[in-house]
Amino acid sequence: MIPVEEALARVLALAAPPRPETVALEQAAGRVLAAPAEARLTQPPFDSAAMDGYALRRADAGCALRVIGESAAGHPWTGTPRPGTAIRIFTGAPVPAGYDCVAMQENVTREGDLIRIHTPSANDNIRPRGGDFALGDSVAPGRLLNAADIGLLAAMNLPELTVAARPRVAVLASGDELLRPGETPAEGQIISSNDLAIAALAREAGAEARILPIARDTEASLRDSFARAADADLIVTIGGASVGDHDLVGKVAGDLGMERAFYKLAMRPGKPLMAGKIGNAAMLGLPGNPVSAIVCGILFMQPLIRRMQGLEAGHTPLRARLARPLPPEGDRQHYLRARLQPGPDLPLIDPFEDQDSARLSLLARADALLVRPAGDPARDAGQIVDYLPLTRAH
Ligand SMILES: Nc1nc2c(c(=O)[nH]1)N[C@H]1C(S)=C(S)[C@@H](COP(=O)(O)OP(=O)(O)OC[C@H]3O[C@@H](n4cnc5c(N)ncnc54)[C@H](O)[C@@H]3O)O[C@H]1N2
Ligand code: MOO
Repeated sequence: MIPVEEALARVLALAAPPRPETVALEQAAGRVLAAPAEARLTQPPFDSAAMDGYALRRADAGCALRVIGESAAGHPWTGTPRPGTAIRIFTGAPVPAGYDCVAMQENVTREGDLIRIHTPSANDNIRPRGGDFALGDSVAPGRLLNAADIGLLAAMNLPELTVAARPRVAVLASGDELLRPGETPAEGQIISSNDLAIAALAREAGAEARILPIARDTEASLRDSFARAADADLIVTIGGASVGDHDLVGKVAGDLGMERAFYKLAMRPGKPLMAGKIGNAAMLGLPGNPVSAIVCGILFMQPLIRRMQGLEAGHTPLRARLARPLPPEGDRQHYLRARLQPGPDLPLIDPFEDQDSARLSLLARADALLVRPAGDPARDAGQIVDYLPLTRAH
């Protein structure tokens, strides 16, 4: 059994470099930029009014000024500037050359064509040309694009971007007991939940996930399923990873030429995790117990998918205080399903009494995984521990 950190390093080493593809800017939110994006213009492209009011020369601010023209957004004034004059101007309009400040209209009285500034302001209310960005400025690759990035890249006049292709993930559940949601289980059968949960986690991390038909517990069925996954960047199997007579995933993957990065790690839940490469695809063999599969999905599969897109990967633990005492830990790093509540300084973390790795209902109620290192001694309530937050849609 290797430690969790070593296992994660080996899993991340399976990531091939990101494959670049071009997408329309409108489709690029949530994607990872794969090449520098360079501004094709300067923003603002001209000195621009920040307020509705009058453009004037600061030196003239004490005098009555004659309004000799108008500059509106999209309709610049093209006349000749003269001392003692002002230009009616609106937010976003070019400030004509020869004028060096904009007085807000609330600070001005106007009679006919004559204005007077009754409340002088220190601010010139002009956004200088290039104040936001300049032609050739660039956004660096490796960035997960959010809504603000999309706005910036649109303003940079970039209708298309080079982003990392979404990793293609094939999710393969196996087990003679498994049916699809909606089917009626006979004696001894259950519904396959893991493949749906794992595909959801994969998509959350940016992958294009495909759920394969459930494989039976035979070598032929598993081989057939692996063949269907041939075009995937990552094959994620679920179940059949342990030591039972029907746990065939490792054997079949081995027969298909899998280069194993490791099998089994000092982690609870998730001990029988397997990782490696089959052909050009990375492979993760997740354990079948539903909580084990999801915890391994969060700790290993999601970071791998992020790394395949060129993102920094891994989890930074946060700190909380124990809400209850805990007994000494065993020889595996333990990820306990827990609830968080507000505390006086740090949040309080309360692990569930029952940590059965088959109980999805508890995982669904948890909002954190409390991380206890292997061999951690008994802990008192109030002691500081590490945890990983579990993401919530809301
Ligand atoms: N003698 C030992 N037995 C077990 C060990 C061990 O070290 N020695 N390890 C235990 C641990 S830890 C885990 S985790 C499980 C992992 O087992 P497998 O990966 O071989 O998974 P299965 O046996 O196929 O299934 C386990 C359990 O999960 C259910 N399952 C499987 N796939 C799905 C699915 N897609 N959706 C919902 N539920 C699923 C399956 O019905 C079983 O109940 O092994 C322990 N045993
Ligand atoms: O470690 Mo297994 O993954 O008990 O559930």
